[in-house]
Amino acid sequence: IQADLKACAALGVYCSTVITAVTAQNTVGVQGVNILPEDFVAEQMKSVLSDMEVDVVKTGMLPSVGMVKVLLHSIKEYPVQALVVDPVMVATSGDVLAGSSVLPVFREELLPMADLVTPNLKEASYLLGGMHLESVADMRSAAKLIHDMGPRNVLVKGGDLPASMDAVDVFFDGENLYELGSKRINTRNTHGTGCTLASSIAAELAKGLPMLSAVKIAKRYVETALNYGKDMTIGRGPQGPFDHLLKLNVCRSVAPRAFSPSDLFLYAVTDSGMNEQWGRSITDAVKAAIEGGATIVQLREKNLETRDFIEAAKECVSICHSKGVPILINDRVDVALASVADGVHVGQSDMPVSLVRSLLGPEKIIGVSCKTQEQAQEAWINGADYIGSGGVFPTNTKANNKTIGLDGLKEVCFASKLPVVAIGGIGLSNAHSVMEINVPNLEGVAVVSALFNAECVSSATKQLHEILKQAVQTRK
Ligand SMILES: Cc1ncc(COP(=O)(O)OP(=O)(O)O)c(N)n1
Ligand SMILES: Cc1nc(C(=O)O)sc1CCOP(=O)(O)O
Ligand SMILES: [Mg+2]
Repeated sequence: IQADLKACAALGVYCSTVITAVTAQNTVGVQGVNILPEDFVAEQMKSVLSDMEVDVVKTGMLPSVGMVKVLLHSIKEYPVQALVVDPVMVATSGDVLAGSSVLPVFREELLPMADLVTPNLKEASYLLGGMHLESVADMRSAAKLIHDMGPRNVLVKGGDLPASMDAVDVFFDGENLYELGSKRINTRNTHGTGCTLASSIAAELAKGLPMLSAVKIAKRYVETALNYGKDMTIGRGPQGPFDHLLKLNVCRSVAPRAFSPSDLFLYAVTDSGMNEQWGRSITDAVKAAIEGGATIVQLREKNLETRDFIEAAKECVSICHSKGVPILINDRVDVALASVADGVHVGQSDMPVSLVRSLLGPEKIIGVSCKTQEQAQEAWINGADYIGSGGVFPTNTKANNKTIGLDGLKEVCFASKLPVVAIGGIGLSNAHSVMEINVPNLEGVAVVSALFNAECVSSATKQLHEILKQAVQTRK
């Protein structure tokens, strides 16, 4: 049930459960099964089906004839668009979850109602009176024989087929047989794979997909999740769980770095043109800025090819993380995801902050450029962590940039509770005057040419750091 809920959540559909039995189980096996009273299961069915407009029902453990009858009665009273039957009889651990007494009602009453039935090899054999299934050819015959029992579609899962490099499932829709292959993933973390596959198919059907497409997408999801969590170690038994919510994790660093406003104190923003002119690589430039005291780094690489940008970003992420310095990517959410950077800085004509947030998740750092009070008010509502505000002074680094001056900067700061970093034309000669405006949420300055158009990046950064430190001390 927990796998069902997670699979549906991962695939973006709402799932409600009806519990037929409570089990005591872990990665070792099933230690106990406590079957719920049939009338209480009927009550749960009614609660869910009478209230929600249920599109698809997927069944799991149906441990008694009475329980199957309750299910059939309920879906006759409250018809749904599709019924997916996962004939859970034997757990992957080998534990029997539904005895042979349920077989007749499965064959005669449940399967004829099903739009899809998804037996594994043991279950297919069980349904077929102990038929030996040892090859894909056997599975093809089994799919046809089970189809004769009445379900509209059959998926015989070949994951337990011995000695094969791939995992072939056989799908039969009454007319055509399909062999659906996927890579066999070598992992102990397969607990709940059958439930997950059936729920994922149900989820895709609920979205309106045709059966074969739903099966293919669900298989791909399971394969991706198995692969993603193949090396996890949870539990001491032979069969661990897998990671349904992989999508939430792909952009996550091992230990996400919490954003602190003080990170904005000395914000180094790279420029490939400048570094090229001085004959240094992006990585050397970033190393030097950190050595000089940069408290956050942004890779603003407008001219790099995407592949080169990702490669450079990965190296810089590893440099910054080894020094405990957060690193953001300018404009490119894709590059931030691919390089597992700490976040992204976007401007008013880049991807909207709310969309960036939905793509990056709650833990990443998002900065947004604001020149006006209105933009500053929106930044917080849309989920930004900080504001970059400028150009405080004229700059040659960004063409046609509007200068808002120190007064414009103050207005932006006052309009938002978010921390603000000033940008645009700031360097050793005027950084003090910026910090002197003495607004509590102005946390620091962001600079490009003052660092990267200098011969020695680390000493330029050190000097700017010193000036900022003095400015903050006089502020106190
Ligand atoms: C810290 C910081 N503030 C402002 C900007 C400017 O971002 P944007 O307006 O998107 O312009 P480009 O940098 O993309 O040219 C920034 N990059 N960093
Ligand atoms: C990237 C950028 N954004 C700005 C804005 O006003 O939003 S000004 C700017 C360029 C900043 O470079 P330098 O420190 O060399 O002036
Ligand atoms: Mg931008």
